[in-house]
Amino acid sequence: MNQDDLKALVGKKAVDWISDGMTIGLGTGSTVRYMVEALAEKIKKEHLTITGVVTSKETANLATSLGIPLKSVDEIDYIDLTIDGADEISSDFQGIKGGGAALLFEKIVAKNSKKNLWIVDQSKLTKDLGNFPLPVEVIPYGSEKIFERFEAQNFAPTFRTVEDGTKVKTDSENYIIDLHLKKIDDPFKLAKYLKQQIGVVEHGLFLDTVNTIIVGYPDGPKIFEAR
Ligand SMILES: O=C[C@H](O)[C@H](O)[C@H](O)COP(=O)(O)O
Repeated sequence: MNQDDLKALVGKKAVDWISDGMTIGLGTGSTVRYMVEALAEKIKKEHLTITGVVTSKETANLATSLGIPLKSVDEIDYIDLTIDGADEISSDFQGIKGGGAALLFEKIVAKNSKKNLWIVDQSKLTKDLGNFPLPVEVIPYGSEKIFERFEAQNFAPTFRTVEDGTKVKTDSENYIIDLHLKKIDDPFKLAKYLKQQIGVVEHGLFLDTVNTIIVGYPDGPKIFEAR
């Protein structure tokens, strides 16, 4: 089984958590894609009434193309369950997200959800966070100044760019600065520092957020309850 097979495995498994009448937060990324496709099939097969709340334009386009009814987070009281991917999950169930630049809407949706379920292949599990570059979403105005501040902190920042060197723009028209930290000793301290920087919109540390994790292994999916 390759990594993509493992993503498909957990994506399909995740829809077992969805039942009739639920409002579901739909995350972003290559693993979530499998879940959204499986959800569309389940809705048709079991004649379910489901409302989706998306976390990116990418997922909105996919869900719409598959006929899943959508509402904005502002139109609903709460989200029953959000299913999302992750870039890194530490042994104490903290996470890094935003590899697909969707961290801001993902965090808003996660914070308005009663329960958060993450679906990952086994490669995403790690002892400590930080090997995966930590994404920080910043407004374009003043972003060079924030970049310099991150350099001075030895955060090894890089602006995320596309192939031609243009800076990536998020769905909210912001930039992403990736911090190449290797190991984050105190994620809570770092999260606090980042939130205090003027011009930082959000960062990819998702702390004390996830409740349940489905991990794809070659011998099948395994479920971990975080809290
Ligand atoms: O911004 C993107 C999200 O945080 C994704 O959920 C995360 O990057 C994992 O994506 P994938 O399932 O494609 O590895």
